[in-house]
Amino acid sequence: MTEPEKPSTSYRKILIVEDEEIIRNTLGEFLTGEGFQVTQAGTVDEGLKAAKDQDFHVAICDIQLPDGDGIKLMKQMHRLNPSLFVLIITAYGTVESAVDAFTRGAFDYLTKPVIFDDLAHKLKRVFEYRDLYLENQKLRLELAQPNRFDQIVGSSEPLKQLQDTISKIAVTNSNVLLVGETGTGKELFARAIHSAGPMKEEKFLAVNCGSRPVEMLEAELFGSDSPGNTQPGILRTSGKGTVFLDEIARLPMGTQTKLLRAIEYEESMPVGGSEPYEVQCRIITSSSEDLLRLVGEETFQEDLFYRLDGVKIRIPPLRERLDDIPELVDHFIAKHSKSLRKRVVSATSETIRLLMAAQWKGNVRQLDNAIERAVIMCDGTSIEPSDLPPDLLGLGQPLPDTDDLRSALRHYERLHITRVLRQWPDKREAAKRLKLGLSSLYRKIEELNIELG
Ligand SMILES: Nc1ncnc2c1ncn2[C@@H]1O[C@H](COP(=O)(O)OP(=O)(O)OP(=O)(O)O)[C@@H](O)[C@H]1O
Repeated sequence: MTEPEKPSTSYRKILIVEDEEIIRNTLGEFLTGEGFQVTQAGTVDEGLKAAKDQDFHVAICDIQLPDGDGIKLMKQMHRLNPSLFVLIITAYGTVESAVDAFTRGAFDYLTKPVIFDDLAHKLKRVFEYRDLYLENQKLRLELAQPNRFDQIVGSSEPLKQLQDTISKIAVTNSNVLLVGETGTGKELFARAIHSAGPMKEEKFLAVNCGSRPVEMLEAELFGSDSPGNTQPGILRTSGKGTVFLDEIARLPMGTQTKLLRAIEYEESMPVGGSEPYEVQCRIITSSSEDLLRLVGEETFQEDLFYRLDGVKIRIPPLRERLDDIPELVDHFIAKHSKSLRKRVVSATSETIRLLMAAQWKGNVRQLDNAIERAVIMCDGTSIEPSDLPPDLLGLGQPLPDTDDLRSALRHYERLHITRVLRQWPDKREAAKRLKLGLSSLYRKIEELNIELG
């Protein structure tokens, strides 16, 4: 099979900020003629607004603008988009301002009157440099994260089984559906599948299906050849890599049909286009909702459901793998101590017990956030129960507010029974695990005022 084509200049977006209309229009016409997507602005304000609306690859910016100077604008634009390359236009002979522009982060400069040959030559250089720069960034990122499988922390039995399943499925390069509650690690596992698969050297691109209006989402996914919006689409740019479609249930029905087509026929069509292209990537989808229920409610396409459901992996919620908590806690303490520059190295056994009794509706992400907060609150080197978020257990204060042993025991009895009941809502099973008779369990629930559900 042939390599995916290099994107043409029409995917290269250039912003021109120049107050002299004649110069601006002439530059605009020249660059559009060269195949670039061009946006024009006449002032700092307009330039900034355009840079907020979309990510440009290059900005060509006059040094003197009616409402400010081009160098300041460049700095503001760099804050919005650090990989923007800026060419500053200076008046002929003003070497000082050109030097100033360089030292403040401009890639190059042009002098007025702008010579088209000079501009074309400098743009060629910018884009060559930019491609190298992005490639370099990508390599550095990969070096920093050698294998996503290493990032999965935990050694509970359910997690071990999950990792086993993932390694088996990863090598087949088949499409996969990951189901699991929010924060269970679906994206992490999607990356692990990619990293353990045969195309691990290729790109991994993630899209959240519910985060944009349908037109934008479809253009981003399938590409667009519409006037004013030309983009290749990630099903194409991913090449033979992996596309991760997060929260697939949020995909509008029409878009679901297009995706089904891309999966079934391994081809897709850009929005407003007439030339289909081959889809070569692996598609990993995720859902925190029950897709079968959505099929019943007619908000999810049945055909797509059966297509995706073929290779499905369930990521168990954290409450079904409590044994992972101590390792995850250590991992998150190390992570947050480092980024917050604190000396926290551990959590007391009391803290771990409390963490294992919590409900974790937000799963691993919630645990991550709770530990971050605890590291911030912690004065010593070991996290104490009082450093934990007070509402974590949903039971008011995590610690008894008395030294009286009997009340403390009652408090822990309540915590323990609540945790077991959360893990095993079936009371017979819970009673068996607690080594209590069923009627004793009912009595405890009443005496200790335990809320169920
Ligand atoms: N086993 C794990 N080991 C280490 N970190 C984990 C683990 N599981 C999840 N995480 C971390 O928890 C956070 C949430 O994970 P992720 O975003 O993959 O979850 P998700 O299921 O895709 O969430 P959502 O459904 O909300 O998109 C991330 O920071 C991730 O790195």
